[in-house]
Amino acid sequence: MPAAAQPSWWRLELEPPGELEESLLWRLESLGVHRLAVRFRPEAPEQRTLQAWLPEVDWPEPERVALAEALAQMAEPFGVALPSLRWELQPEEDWALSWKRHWQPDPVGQRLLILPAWLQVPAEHAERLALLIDPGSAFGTGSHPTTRLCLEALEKRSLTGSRVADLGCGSGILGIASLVLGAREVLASDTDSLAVRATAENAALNQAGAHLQVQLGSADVLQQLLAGAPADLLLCNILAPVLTALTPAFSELLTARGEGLLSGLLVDQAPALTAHLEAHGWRVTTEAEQGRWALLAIQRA
Ligand SMILES: C[S@@+](CC[C@H](N)C(=O)[O-])C[C@H]1O[C@@H](n2cnc3c(N)ncnc32)[C@H](O)[C@@H]1O
Repeated sequence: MPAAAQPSWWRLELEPPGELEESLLWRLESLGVHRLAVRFRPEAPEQRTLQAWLPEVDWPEPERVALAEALAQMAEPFGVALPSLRWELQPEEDWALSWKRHWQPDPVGQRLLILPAWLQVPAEHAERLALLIDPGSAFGTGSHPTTRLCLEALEKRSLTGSRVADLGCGSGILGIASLVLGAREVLASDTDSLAVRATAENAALNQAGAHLQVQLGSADVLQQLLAGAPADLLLCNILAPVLTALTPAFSELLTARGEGLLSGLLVDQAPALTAHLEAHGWRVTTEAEQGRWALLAIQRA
């Protein structure tokens, strides 16, 4: 009997602009492309190549053209053009290795380490608190500046025993970090079902499933999960227009002395969002900026 033909793979490569990298990973995942990696040399971490592997049989030319169009559309609101996509057909290989080997342990701030789920904590990072994440499963691998801003802000706070609400949880990375840093409980929601699944899976990877509840939906669902006992800390890393729309809900989600950490906004969007939050009774501090991105901290005025 002849041996079955080995399936071939399309390898897609592009050099993502920094502000697009995480969103491209998320968009590719939502289009059904799950084998993703970001490659860079340790000595030049800013020169990055995003790679994706797609089964040839599932991705004929019209599908690949449609995928390129969807990615270009996603780039438009960021005001940056999508860089050219390179497609290369490659024979079957141990693709599990070819995508996984590019993910490396990623230290964040002073105390945290984002660790792809299949790796061990390297000796040089043994003192750090590991967050096990299955990268590519949803937004929140830690490569985006806004996720890092939130993680750095979290590790500066005293979270012991606190209750945390994670609105737009993506991969669940912020809620999981809160638990690792001492929070008692995390309630999370996201409007994307892939994110809900990723958060539950990543929580289980970190043996945190018993302390983290996640459901599909937005602020109203999160409020139900809080069951009449608002959170000490609200985490919300979504784009500025969404933060603006969600502002009226924040007071329902937080205790009177609670604090919110809001990211996902660009530095030049901060003044308008700050004015909007102040008009809703919040005292606002710009806690940190990284490149074009900002993090606001809010408390009741
Ligand atoms: C930028 S990602 C942040 C993910 C993760 N929290 C992090 O910091 O890396 C934003 C997430 O918010 C979700 N989202 C967008 N609009 C939302 C809304 N109105 N309510 C709840 N989640 C929303 C998206 O599906 C996405 O997973």
